Amino acid sequence: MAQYILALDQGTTSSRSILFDRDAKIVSTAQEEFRQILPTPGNVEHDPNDIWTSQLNTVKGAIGKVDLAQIAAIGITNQRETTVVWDKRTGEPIHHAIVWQSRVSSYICDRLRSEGLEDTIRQKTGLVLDAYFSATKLMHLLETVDGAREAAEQGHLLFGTIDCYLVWKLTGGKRHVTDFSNASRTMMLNYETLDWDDELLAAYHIPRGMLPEIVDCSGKFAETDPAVIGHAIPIAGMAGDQQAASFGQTCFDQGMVKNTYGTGAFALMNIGDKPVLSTNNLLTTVGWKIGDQVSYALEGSIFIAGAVVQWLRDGLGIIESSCEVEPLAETVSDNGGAYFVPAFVGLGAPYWDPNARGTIIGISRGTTAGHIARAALEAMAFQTRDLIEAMQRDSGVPLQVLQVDGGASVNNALMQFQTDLLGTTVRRPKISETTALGAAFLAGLAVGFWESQDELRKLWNLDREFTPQGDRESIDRMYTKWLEAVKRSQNWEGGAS
Ligand SMILES: Nc1ncnc2c1ncn2[C@@H]1O[C@H](COP(=O)(O)OP(=O)(O)O)[C@@H](O)[C@H]1O
Ligand SMILES: O=P(O)(O)OC[C@H](O)CO
Repeated sequence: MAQYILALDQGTTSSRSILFDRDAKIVSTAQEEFRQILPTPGNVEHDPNDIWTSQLNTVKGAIGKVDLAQIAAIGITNQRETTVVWDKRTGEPIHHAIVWQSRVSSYICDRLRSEGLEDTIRQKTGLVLDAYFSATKLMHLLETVDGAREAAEQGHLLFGTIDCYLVWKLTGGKRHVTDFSNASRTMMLNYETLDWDDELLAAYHIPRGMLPEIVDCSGKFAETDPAVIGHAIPIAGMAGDQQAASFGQTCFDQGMVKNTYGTGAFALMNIGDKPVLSTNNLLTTVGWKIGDQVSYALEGSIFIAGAVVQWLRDGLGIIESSCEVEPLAETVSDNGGAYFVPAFVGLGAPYWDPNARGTIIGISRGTTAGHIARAALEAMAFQTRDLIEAMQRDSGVPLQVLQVDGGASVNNALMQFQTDLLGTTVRRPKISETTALGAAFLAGLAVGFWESQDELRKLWNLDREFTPQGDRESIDRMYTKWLEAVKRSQNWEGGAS
């Protein structure tokens, strides 16, 4: 009997592959960073060949000397919304991938807004009209790449998010599929019918033939081409990284909430099998679909979270590696009145302001690098409180526990500040790679490696629980200051010059 599940986690800044055993323990792991291409301010691209090469290298690295016949299935999870278009005759991308963070298609959002489509989009897709989602990125490629529209209309071009592109590559071009969770981030999926929406496609001028078949998040929907990785292995799990993290955190019950602190931060609340629209600027999204079971989520998306620490390192140069941010922030006992709104690419939920820009406010002569580092870390927690408050207003129920994961969740000071700020228990699992674990769980369930969601619950182990301390009044005063700082960051690009 095969002993392992292989999870492929294609993230914004790096590709990872992780081999899990039946106890959900990590047997081996490999990671490779790849190039971030920044052609113009606010535009972010990846070379699909870099994505594929780095992912394939990590697959080889994680497998090492393991017999491929010992891998029961592969699960894929990925940075979502990032858009690739390729020519199915050659397999060659027609352009770099337009990354989820990119604002390059904002002008198309303005156009759709002026055509009166904003409400229709919200009602049909559960999303807000924003350049974050795939549809306007795809429209931008069709409108700006030479010959793309004609080729698309002649049926030569394929669209895919990164999950879809990886399956295409892994199957040697035999399967063009995406899963429901990734599809729900394109602004083309109708979240009630769970099909591509023809009315929206017509409004966007996107030929339906370019779009992939949509498959369940757990099921044997493809098989690797032996010529690609040396063996035919079922690809049986697939979900966008935030939905996969939610699954890996075993947020199977309505009301459970996780927050992942990676490049961005993404809080998802399981809202069960009935989709509801947020009245507080959150997104309604498919969590996962497995057979007849559809689980929806309310999501708050923060565009810049851990990336602010990368900026302290690469942009400002006040730290040399990410982990140095914690001791630097601890050189001071508080933020000294400094607030840092990292709206480098505008603000996501709940503000949705593409024209906001990064703002550090409250600086005095006494402000040090320590205060800036502290304010940068606090920004992740403040932004999370913005989301949790919106979720609580939507659900009418106070949050009891926040389950956390992602690269920045290793930061104990940040997690303590988070729990103090929310007044809510914060729980961090032993396996911080919950995204990859979620993809592994989805694949493992499909092939009988694991039997049920109940069995998976037992594999979740607590690393550390943080409980609220400190004085609520002073912490709420800080939050009020944060909200004021956010206001100052808003509408900068579109504002007076
Ligand atoms: N000790 C730390 N404190 C705060 N942030 C950190 C720390 N270590 C790593 N990070 C941040 O975590 C992020 C990486 O997390 P990860 O989950 O790997 O992201 P992604 O999947 O988006 O590539 C980076 O943005 C990095 O700056
Ligand atoms: O690659 P990550 O972990 O930053 O996740 C990116 C999100 O999927 C974007 O929606």
